Amino acid sequence: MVDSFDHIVIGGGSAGCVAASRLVEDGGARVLLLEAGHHHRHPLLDMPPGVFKLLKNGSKFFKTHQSVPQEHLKGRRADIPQGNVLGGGSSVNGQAYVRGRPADYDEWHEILRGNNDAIGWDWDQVLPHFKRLEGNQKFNDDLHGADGKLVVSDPGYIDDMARWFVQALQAQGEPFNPDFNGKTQRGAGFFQFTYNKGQRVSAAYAFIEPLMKDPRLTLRLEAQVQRILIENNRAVGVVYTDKTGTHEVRTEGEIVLSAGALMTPKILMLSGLGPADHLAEHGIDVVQDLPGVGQNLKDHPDVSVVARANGPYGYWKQDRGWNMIRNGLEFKLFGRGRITTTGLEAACFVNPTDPEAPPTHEAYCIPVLYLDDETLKKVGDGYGVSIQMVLLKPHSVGEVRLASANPADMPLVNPNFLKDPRDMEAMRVGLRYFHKTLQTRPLADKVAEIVAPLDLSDEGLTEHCKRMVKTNYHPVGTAKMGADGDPMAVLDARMRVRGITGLRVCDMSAVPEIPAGNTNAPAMMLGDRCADLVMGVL
Ligand SMILES: Cc1cc2nc3c(=O)[nH]c(=O)nc-3n(C[C@H](O)[C@H](O)[C@H](O)COP(=O)(O)OP(=O)(O)OC[C@H]3O[C@@H](n4cnc5c(N)ncnc54)[C@H](O)[C@@H]3O)c2cc1C
Repeated sequence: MVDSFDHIVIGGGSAGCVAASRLVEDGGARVLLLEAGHHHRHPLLDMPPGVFKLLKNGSKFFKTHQSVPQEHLKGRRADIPQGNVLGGGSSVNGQAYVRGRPADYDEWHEILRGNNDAIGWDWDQVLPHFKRLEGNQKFNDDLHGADGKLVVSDPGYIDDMARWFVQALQAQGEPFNPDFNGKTQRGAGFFQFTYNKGQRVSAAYAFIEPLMKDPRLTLRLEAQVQRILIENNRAVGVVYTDKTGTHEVRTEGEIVLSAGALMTPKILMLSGLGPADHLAEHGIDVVQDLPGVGQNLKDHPDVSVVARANGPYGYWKQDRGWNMIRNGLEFKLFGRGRITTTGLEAACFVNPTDPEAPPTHEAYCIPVLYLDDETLKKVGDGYGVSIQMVLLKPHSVGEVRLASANPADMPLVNPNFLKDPRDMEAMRVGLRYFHKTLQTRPLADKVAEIVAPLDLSDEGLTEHCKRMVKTNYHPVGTAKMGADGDPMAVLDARMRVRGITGLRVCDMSAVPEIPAGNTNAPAMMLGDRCADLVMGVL
């Protein structure tokens, strides 16, 4: 076994797996990848809908953060599950392949202007990285790659409810969009997914599995990094624990921190890199005062409009009894059917107040009654359809703080959902819009009654949001890249921790602003760029 390493990657998630694999394959480096979670091979992770069973029932493959009480959600704590498995979020997510829109990256570029040796982050600079990773089964053009390891494909099955949803939005005036990663984001259509013939394509499967026997990659699972060792302002190693005890490992190369937007700031702070006053509260010696660590947390809030169906449509009971056996057999024998889809085939990106302006809301069609257990008990389970609506550019900003100096303690996460009144207003606007979708044919013909929200007054919708808003699982921004002169910038534009050599952050903590879309593909793009930066080719 290799016992000295050129580089150490902390966290084998969406970004970390890409970075580690490219450093090995293209850089020829000996890399140690330390992942706190478990092995990624499990039947319920592999099959697209399986993960929802794990999410509902709890599983070792998730580490669930309970936020601090949310002031604007009636003091509720919001559960924020994150992947606790090789592949990170990409091993447990809904697999929708969405990059956001070019303006997201142009916005980053503007924010990052002013660094001396800045690299560009605008769309033209990031697109080649998306394309290099992408193995699209349908598109091969200026905007898509077909040869990458990340297989991206159409849903293997589309439920009728999903088609009716798309048609209802078209009747509401939205264009059909054949590709949300194409020329325009606007419209209704069907997602593409990171799966291949009913088999999840996570960062673990796509990028790490092919290297499992490569002696240059050393993978340690269930290895919990506690802190980074810094000597004379240089990152020189890490301390981690596993079943056998506590270990110290050193490198003369670089350390790439990819523990995700909620854990990366914790590891930075435990290493003495963070807001000096907060570190002092916990008796941690300050190595570098970085007030931005843990700040700037953004996440996409979501909430649903829910209706009961007037017939046996959608996915209710498809995972039980005879249905389950039939679906399982169809998948095993012919490789098709409901098991080849996550169940969220249809989606839309819309701007309810100004259809021609950039979309403000993304929504998924979920062909079941998607409600919390308590409400479901009240209204009674059955066939249904839910439109889960996501605010693409929330204004509310939260933070991640340390609960203590003990690495075993979870950090305190405060997403501050709906703190900014503009977010609450956008939620109300969206809820009214999608309420109408459910009353628009052909969807309207299949709806027996809308069960939530019922009161469309400002007060009624505010109440609905306070009870129901949750994370769409996209926390970002807690160790942001920023321009020289921004006191809250944790990283420079080359993803280097300011004031420290040999240490980069490579995950969704690094982004200065939340993208207007799902975050798995952007995380992988960051991994690809970070590898180029470490190798000195960018
Ligand atoms: C339930 C769910 C559904 C989602 N659905 C979608 C979707 O459909 N489409 C989409 O685009 N995005 C989706 N996302 C979001 C997307 O998957 C994430 O934004 C993305 O995976 C984040 O990548 P990352 O590299 O920043 O962090 P992660 O992938 O979270 O990687 C961080 C890794 O670091 C490890 N780690 C943490 N602490 C330590 C430590 N101390 N030591 C060592 N390792 C550590 C973790 O175990 C994890 O593997 C979803 C996320 C979730 C949770």
